[in-house]
Amino acid sequence: MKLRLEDCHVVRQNKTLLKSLYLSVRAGEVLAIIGPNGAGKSTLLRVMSGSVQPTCGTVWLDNRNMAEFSAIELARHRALLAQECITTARFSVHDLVGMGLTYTGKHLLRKKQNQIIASVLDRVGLTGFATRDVTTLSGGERQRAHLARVLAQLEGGMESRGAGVLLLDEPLAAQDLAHQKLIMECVLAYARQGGGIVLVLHDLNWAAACADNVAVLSQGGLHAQGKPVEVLNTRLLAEVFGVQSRNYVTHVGTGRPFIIPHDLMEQSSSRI
Ligand SMILES: Nc1ncnc2c1ncn2[C@@H]1O[C@H](COP(=O)(O)OP(=O)(O)OP(=O)(O)O)[C@@H](O)[C@H]1O
Repeated sequence: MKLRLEDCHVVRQNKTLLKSLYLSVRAGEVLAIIGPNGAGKSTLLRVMSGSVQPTCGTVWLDNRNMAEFSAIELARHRALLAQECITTARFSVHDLVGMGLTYTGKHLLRKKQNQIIASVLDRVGLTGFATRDVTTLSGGERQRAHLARVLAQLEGGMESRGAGVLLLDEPLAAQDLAHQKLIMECVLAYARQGGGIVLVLHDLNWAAACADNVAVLSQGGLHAQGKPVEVLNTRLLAEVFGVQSRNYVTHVGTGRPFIIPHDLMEQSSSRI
């Protein structure tokens, strides 16, 4: 599995949202996309998913132009979790997750469907939620129910073609620490199965801790890309996020950077 963007541009209403992007993710790789609000991260994720066509340029999936994939082929190869999943219809959690399986157009036996649904609910920490009405879930629970739907979709596709591409837009935003960890474990497990992972993350420390590669977007362009230790440094925080601070990036024993606002902590300590 290899997903590759070649010179992709997106223009909407005379505004350039993405410019000249070259980027790739391969089987087993976790790619984190970071950058300021409005940098184009969600737009990029949608382009990588094939749900938005670039104005010019090509997205290649396994050396095939993604624009040529039918909706069902796309559903079998990749799954996208949007930033906000609004659910107004009163589905049960079981039925919502089951929708992921129907997208792939595969006819699985009911027993197999139920096994997959139970397995993905367990993976996202929603064991025991199958009969709950989705509209009654908390924000974090609802987001995880949609993540389970997306995982079920890929699981359905895996029956015939192996692991695909998992694209998640801010999957940790609504989650407490334990569920952030659970989701990242889930993501890393899928990468170990040979899936390609693309995550839009605002928390730079999760990107630093778990990504193999980080792509930094700024004003629609690729500012930098590389391993977390190569990319996440004080200069980047200043140039891309406008955060001027000498000592924000430290290195922990694993060789991965860690970002901590020392100056704010010092200010807070001095108030006590
Ligand atoms: N259809 C559109 N027409 C015009 N501008 C758009 C359109 N879609 C998105 N934009 C703009 O493009 C920019 C990039 O949007 P995008 O949602 O990709 O940013 P983002 O990096 O994901 O931001 P955030 O971190 O706030 O979620 C934003 O300034 C947004 O307002």
